[in-house]
Amino acid sequence: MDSSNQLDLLAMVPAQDAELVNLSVLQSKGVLRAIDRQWVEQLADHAKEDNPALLMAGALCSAYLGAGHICIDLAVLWQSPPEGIELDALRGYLTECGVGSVQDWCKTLSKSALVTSTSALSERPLVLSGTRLYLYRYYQYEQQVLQYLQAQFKADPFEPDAGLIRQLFPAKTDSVDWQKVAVANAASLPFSIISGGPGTGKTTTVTKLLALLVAQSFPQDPSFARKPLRIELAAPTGKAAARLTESIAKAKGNLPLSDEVKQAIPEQASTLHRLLGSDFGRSRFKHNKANPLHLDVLLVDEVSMVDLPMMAKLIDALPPHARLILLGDKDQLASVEAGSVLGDLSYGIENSYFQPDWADRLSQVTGDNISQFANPSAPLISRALTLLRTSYRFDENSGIGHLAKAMNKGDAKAVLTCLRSGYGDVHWQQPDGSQGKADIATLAKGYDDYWQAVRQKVDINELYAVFSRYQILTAVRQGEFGVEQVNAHLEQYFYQRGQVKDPHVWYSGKAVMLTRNDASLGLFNGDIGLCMPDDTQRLRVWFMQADGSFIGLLPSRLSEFEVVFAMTVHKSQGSEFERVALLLPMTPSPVLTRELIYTGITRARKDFTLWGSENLVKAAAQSRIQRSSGLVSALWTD
Ligand SMILES: Nc1ncnc2c1ncn2[C@@H]1O[C@H](COP(=O)(O)OP(=O)(O)OP(=O)(O)O)[C@@H](O)[C@H]1O
Repeated sequence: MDSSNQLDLLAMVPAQDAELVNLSVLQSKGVLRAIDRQWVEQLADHAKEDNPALLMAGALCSAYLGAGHICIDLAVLWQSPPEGIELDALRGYLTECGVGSVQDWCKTLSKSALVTSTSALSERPLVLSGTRLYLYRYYQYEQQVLQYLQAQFKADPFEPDAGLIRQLFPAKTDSVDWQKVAVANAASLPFSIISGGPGTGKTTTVTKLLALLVAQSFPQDPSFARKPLRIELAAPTGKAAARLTESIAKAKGNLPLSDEVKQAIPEQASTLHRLLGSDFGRSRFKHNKANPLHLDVLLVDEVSMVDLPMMAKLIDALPPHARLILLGDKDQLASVEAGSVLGDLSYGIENSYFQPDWADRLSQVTGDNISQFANPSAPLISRALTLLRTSYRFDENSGIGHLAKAMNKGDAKAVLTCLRSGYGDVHWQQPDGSQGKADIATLAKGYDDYWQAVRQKVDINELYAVFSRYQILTAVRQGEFGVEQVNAHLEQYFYQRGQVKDPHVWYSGKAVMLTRNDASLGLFNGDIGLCMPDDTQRLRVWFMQADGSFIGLLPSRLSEFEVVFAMTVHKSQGSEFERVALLLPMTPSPVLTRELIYTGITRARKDFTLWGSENLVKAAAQSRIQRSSGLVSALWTD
C-alpha cells in the first residue's frame, strides 16, 4: 500500500472528530513532526500494515522521543492525550479503528509485524513493554542501564576504611553529615550517585572520596610496589570538564592527607565524548564492551546533562570491575536529547532512606546515627544515592539561595516574595507590556568591563575571566526575547556605541559558541571562543582547552557557531557566572518550567536579575518537565 492510500485510510474517522485526530491534523497542530509521520508511514508501507491505531501509536512514539521522552505510555495517552488534542476525539478515533480500551490498543500493537514483545524480543522497529511503547534502540538503551544497575546491586559491597573516613571528616556534628554518608556509600559500592544543589559540596565530597580510594589502594607494607588506581574524571561539556578540573584542584589542597595521596588524585577532566573516543559525527565510540576504557574509577560530573543513549554507551565502555560515581543536581534541566537519567535514577532521593542492614552498616562506618533512616521497603537503588542538602555557597542572607529553593519547590508565592524582598543579590525587572522589547541598553551594561578589557588588550586568560563574569541567559531561541534576536540587538548596540567596528565581520571582542563538535579542531559543541588579535595583529578566535591553555584559530577555520553575548539556559548548564540576567519571553511558552528557571538562577554566584512578568514566573514555578521512561517504575516501584 502506498502512503497516499494510508492517508486516506487514516482519514476514516468519525465525522465530527475527523479533523481532530488523523496524522495530518496531528502534524498541522504540531503534535507530530513531518519526520514522525514519514517514518511510521514508510515502515507501515514496507510491512504492509494499515491499522490506524498502530500508525498513531508509532508516530506518537517517534514524536515524543523528539520531545525527550524515552517511550510513550498508552495508558497515560488514553487518559491524557497530547496537548491540543481532545480526549474524546482521540478515543473516538481509536474506537472507530476497533480499539475501545488501552488493552485493545496493546493487543492491536502486539499483533503487528512492526512490534516486538519484551518476552520474545526480536529486532523490530517498536517494542511493547506492558503499556509502554518504545523505539527498539531506546528500549535497548534503557535495558542496558537497568541490566548494569541490577548487576551492581548484586555485587558484594566493598569494606571502606572507616578510620580514614573519620579522618577526612573530623568535625563532630549532632546531625547526620551527608557528605560523610556520601563518601561511605560510594566507597562501599561499585555504582553511586551524589546529588546536590549549587555549593552543597559535591566536588569537596567527591575529592575526599577519591582521596579515600587512593589511600586505600596504597599497600599496607610500603616496601610493596604500589599499583596505581586509574581514575578518570569526565563531564558532558568542555566547560563543565574545565570547571571540574578547577574545583578538584582547589578541593585537593584542603585535604588532611599526605602529599603522596593528593598527587595520586587526578585533576584533569575530559569531556565524555573525548573519554569514549568520539569519531565525531558518528554515534559509535572507540570504547565499548569489546574495547573497554582503561580505568578503575570513573567520576562523571553534571550528569543531569547526560542523555540515555550516552549513559548506555558509557556503561557499555566500562570494564566490569570499574566503579562509577555520578555527580549532579537532579533538579536541573534534563538533557537536551532524550531521557532524564539522573532524575529517574534519583527519583526518591529526597527521602534518604536505606534498607535497615545498609543503614546499620553506614552507622558503623560513619559513626553517625543512620538507623533513623532505615526503611525495610527501601528499593535497592536507594543505597547508591546520597543527597547533599546544605549549601555552603548561599547562606541565610542569600537571595539567590532562597529564590532557587522556592523555585525548586514550585512555590510560586515564595518565589514572588523573594523577588520582592529587596535582597541585595536578587533583582526583578518586570517588562513594560507596551514596549514588547528587551531592554538591550540595560542588559548590555553588564558587558562594560568586558569591552574595557578588550580595549586594553588584556591577555586572553584575563579576557576570558572577565567575559565569564557576566552572562545574559534566555529561555527561548526564537522571537524578540530569543537568543538569536537578543544577540543581534546586542551586537547592534555595541556597534552604535563604537565598541564593535562592524558586526558583520570578525572584530576584537566577538564572542562565539560552537554549535557542533569539530573533530579536526578537537573542539566541542558549547565551547566558547573570544576573538582577539595575536602578536602579529591577526584576528584569532581563542578557545580554552581542558588543561586551561588556549588555542587561537583563524576565524575561517570555524564553521558552525553563534554569537554568545546571550545564550540559552540549556547551553549555560555546566557553567557558572558571577552575574546572570535571565530573560523570559513576554508570552507563555511550554519551555518555561521550574527546572529551566531553577537552572538559570543557579548559574549565578553573586548577582541574579530576572526579567519576566509575574504571570510567567508563576506559571513556570507550577510547570514541571515530565519525561516518560521505564526507569522509575523498574527501579522504584516494581
Ligand atoms: N562541609 C563543608 N563545610 C564548609 N564548607 C564547605 C563544606 N563543603 C563544601 N564547602 C565549601 O563550599 C563551597 C562549595 O563547595 P563545592 O565546590 O564542593 O560544591 P559543589 O556542590 O561542587 O558546587 P557547584 O555547585 O559549584 O558544583 C566551597 O568553597 C567549599 O570549600
